Amino acid sequence: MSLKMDKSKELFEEAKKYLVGGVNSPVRYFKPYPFFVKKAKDCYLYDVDGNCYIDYCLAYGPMVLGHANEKIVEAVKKQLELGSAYGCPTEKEIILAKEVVKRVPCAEMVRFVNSGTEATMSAIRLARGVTGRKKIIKFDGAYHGAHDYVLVKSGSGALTHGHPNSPGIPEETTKNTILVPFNDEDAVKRAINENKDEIACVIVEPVMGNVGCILPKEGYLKFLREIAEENDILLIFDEVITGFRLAKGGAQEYFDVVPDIATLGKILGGGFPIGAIVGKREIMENFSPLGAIYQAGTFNGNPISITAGIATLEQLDDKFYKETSRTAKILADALRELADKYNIKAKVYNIASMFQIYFNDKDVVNYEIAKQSDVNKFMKYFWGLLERGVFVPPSQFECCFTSIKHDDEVIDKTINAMEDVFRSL
Ligand SMILES: Cc1ncc(COP(=O)(O)O)c(CN[C@@H](CN)CCC(=O)O)c1O
Repeated sequence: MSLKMDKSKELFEEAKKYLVGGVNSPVRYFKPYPFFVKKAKDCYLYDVDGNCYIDYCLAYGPMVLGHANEKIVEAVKKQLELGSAYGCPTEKEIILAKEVVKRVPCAEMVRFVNSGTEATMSAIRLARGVTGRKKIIKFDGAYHGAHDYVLVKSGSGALTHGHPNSPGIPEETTKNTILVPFNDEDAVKRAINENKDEIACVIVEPVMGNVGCILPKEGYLKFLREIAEENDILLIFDEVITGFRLAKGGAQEYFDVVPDIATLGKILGGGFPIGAIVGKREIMENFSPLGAIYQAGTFNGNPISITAGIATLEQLDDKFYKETSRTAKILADALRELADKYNIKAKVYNIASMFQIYFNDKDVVNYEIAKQSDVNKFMKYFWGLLERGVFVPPSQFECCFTSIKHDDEVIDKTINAMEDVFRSL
């Protein structure tokens, strides 16, 4: 079976003349060429060759209400007629900030920015400024955006395309970034003891969504909370993926562990560019203009992203969480059953609306083990699904997501496609 992709191929050839790799983000690039999207609606993407795909990538996470959600479209259309960027504060920023504070346990104050990258970059600067310490601890394979502090052994596209340690970043910057394996308590204890009183923060994806889907071991996040507390180290939860996804209050609600600072993005913008740093008042008030730690941005808190964010959060009700978790679990269970039925070595992980399969026979608890997965088999699985009208992120080191629009009929179709693919793996 092969897909008709002539128009995408043509566009890709043209795109490569002007855009590096024909794309504007490396995760969208896959060989021989990606499909180009014409439009999207609910849980479907439609490409320029007329193919329709059930979408489990959801633009790498934001589109949990489905594409072109009516309420978001309506609200943004109205706002557009009132202007899109003022360079002045608006009431809507207060409204969304209050909604975030209401939901996110560590959030007493908010600073809106335009991406998860900006959020984690600013959060780390905040932690360094507040503590007067330089070093940070990050986990092997974690991806916190494309900035210098964290592009060290990072996941997502950096890992997929073979450059987890990006060139172009001075050693003077990365020498302050201490790497430890996820789910390993002794490694964190050693790192802290060897860098006594020099560590500003530990930054962690509570669920690692950039090396697939790696869950924290029982008690691990609580351990991080306690050891950070004991050593006057700030704990940062990077919830750009998990925020508003695992629960209304994200991972910190789901696991009942409250960090000092959290970073948010993706879902919060309802399909528009956004990021946020949230945390306790006495920490956040160190940001300019009250404090000396500079953080700024032309489109910070812009009326369009904020309007979309308000329209999004008000739709994330109990039914949303119940339904998106239910469908993701059905898919994860189906993948496990198919791996058994067709005798394929695989491990499947799922939490709330997140899931991923690893073609691996070991329990995937960290980056080292994730990297041992059969990525060629994964890409066979990817293409097999795509040819059957199902789009999962084109990398073993990304995560799949369900939206409220993935109903039982869509799930059944997906499972049929999965079974067809497993027959040929
Ligand atoms: C946990 C976490 N923290 C920070 C970021 C960076 O967010 P952005 O700058 O892409 O908005 C991300 C971004 N995720 C990737 C895909 N897993 C974005 C996709 C892309 O780079 O195009 C993230 O997952």
